[in-house]
Amino acid sequence: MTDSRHSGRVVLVTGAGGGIGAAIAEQYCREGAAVALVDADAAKVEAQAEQLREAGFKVSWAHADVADYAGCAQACERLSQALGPIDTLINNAGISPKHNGAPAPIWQMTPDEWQRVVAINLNGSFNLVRILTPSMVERRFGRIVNMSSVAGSAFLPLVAAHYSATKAAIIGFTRHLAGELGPFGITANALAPGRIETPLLKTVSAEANQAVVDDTPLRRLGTPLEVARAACFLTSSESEFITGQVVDVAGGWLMR
Ligand SMILES: NC(=O)C1=CN([C@@H]2O[C@H](COP(=O)(O)OP(=O)(O)OC[C@H]3O[C@@H](n4cnc5c(N)ncnc54)[C@H](O)[C@@H]3O)[C@@H](O)[C@H]2O)C=CC1
Ligand SMILES: CC(C)c1ccc(C(=O)O)c(O)c1O
Repeated sequence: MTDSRHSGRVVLVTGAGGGIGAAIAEQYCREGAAVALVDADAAKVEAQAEQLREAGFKVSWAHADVADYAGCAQACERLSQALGPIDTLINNAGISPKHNGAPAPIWQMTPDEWQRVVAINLNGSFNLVRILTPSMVERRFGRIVNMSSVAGSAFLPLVAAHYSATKAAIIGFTRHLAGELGPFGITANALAPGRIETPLLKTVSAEANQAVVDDTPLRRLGTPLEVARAACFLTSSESEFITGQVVDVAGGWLMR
């Protein structure tokens, strides 16, 4: 779909080098936005940005780890000089690391493993919000989407406690932002994807995926594009009275 409902907008997407983040970046481009792609993997994000630029879209990219506040602040400064003030933030970057090839049982999880997931999945979202909200507040306009997960409010055996805890925290963080920033014309919502076909799935057996499909009313896994469309909707003028919500993109899997 190509339309212009986001023309004039400047959108920053974290984790935009691949998976869901790359699809979100591309969809905003197709909807007319200028897009800043940020990722910890420089080669991936540069390749993704180049592909979009060659297709004629207005993009800029930066290599930054969302857990690194100073690095993100520098990247945002450079990106907003290139594209204009960032009015839409998609906090998508997140990790679900394995421990000896499987989700870490809580009794074996190391404090460093816990801290790393919190640093990226939770503190990373704080960092970008902290850096970008001063100009949103000043301009009395902003749109924020934070990436939670169905794991933020349901038990998923294929992820570990640090992951679920951070995805639950993202929901509380989002609702707080909605309350605090609403008076300044800024909305904040969260997306809670179910199982989406991205590189993360390579670690999951066909049988485990089939079990999810069997439990999903729409009888399939989701695609990155479906998550991207939900992000674009939640930041568009069609949803301007929606804030503080958590929207599942899960085909009805784990309805709660
Ligand atoms: N794939 C799925 O089934 C689901 C994914 N999610 C969430 O969606 C988001 C995206 O997931 P996927 O696209 O599947 O993952 P992915 O692993 O395919 O892509 C994640 C991207 O984030 C980047 N990244 C990782 N750590 C980073 C950091 N510290 N700073 C900046 N960039 C970093 C990676 O380089 C990669 O390009 C995550 O927050 C994940 O928790 C939520 C529910 C389901
Ligand atoms: C382990 C699989 C790929 C996975 C990872 C994360 C989530 C989530 O955050 O919801 C899933 O639903 C998964 O199936």
